[in-house]
Amino acid sequence: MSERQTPPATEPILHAQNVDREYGSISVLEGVTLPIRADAVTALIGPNGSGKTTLLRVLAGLLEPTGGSVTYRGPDATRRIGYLPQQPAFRPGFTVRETLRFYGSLVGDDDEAPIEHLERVGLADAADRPVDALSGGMTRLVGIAQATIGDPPVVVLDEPASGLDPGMSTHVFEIATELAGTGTAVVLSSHDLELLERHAHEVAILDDGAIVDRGDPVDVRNRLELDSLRAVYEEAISGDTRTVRVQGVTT
Ligand SMILES: Nc1ncnc2c1ncn2[C@@H]1O[C@H](COP(=O)(O)OP(=O)(O)OP(=O)(O)O)[C@@H](O)[C@H]1O
Repeated sequence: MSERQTPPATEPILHAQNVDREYGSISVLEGVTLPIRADAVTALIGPNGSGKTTLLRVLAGLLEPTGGSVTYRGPDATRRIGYLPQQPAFRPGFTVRETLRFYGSLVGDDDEAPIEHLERVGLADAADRPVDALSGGMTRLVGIAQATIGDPPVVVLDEPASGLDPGMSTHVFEIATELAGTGTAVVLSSHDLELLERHAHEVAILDDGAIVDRGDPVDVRNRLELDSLRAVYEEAISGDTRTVRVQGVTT
């Protein structure tokens, strides 16, 4: 059964309009328009190198677009946007608890708040482990806890389920759904189309730096008369799916 319930349409809390991003002479994003709703999980899907990380970093305000704009229309908050990088890394020499307390202190959280974030990702037992002694999956979970500290109105998660076991992958998507249920806009990327089909309220398909389709995954599926998000993805993506298209190299 579906975990997702489509929330009512609202004004976007974050709006990418006609966004371009170039690295030197190489165009990585071209004319990307993407409204991000509060109360919803918005998922970016697309082949390796299609521009998902670049777009997420632009949405998070970490990378300036070379054209177009990103507008935030959410509440004033100490931390507007939380971000999980694709490869989270923490300063060695500190425990998980100390690390999260540090991030909490930046937004005025008390000492216990970060631990609640750790509990949410199922990692409370690792609170006193050094961050440099965590497994890859555990590090990602600490990264998700870090991204939600200060309860930002927008949370941007770059491949939050990558490297997680099946149970934790599902749990991470449940957390995303829960956050959306409490009014947080969650934008994430993932290659797990089955999990996305269950949890995402909006999906945007990126191909070669452009959004080629977007909408409620059920609507998109129905419109294209296809029976799964995987089939939609395969239909939407152009070119050879066994070759990574490298912008500026492959024509
Ligand atoms: N700093 C940079 N300088 C030059 N090119 C870059 C830079 N960062 C990313 N790119 C290029 O931009 C393109 C898109 O990369 P991006 O990381 O956004 O893709 P992605 O869709 O997130 O890929 P994946 O699914 O593999 O994580 C790639 O061709 C990449 O080589």
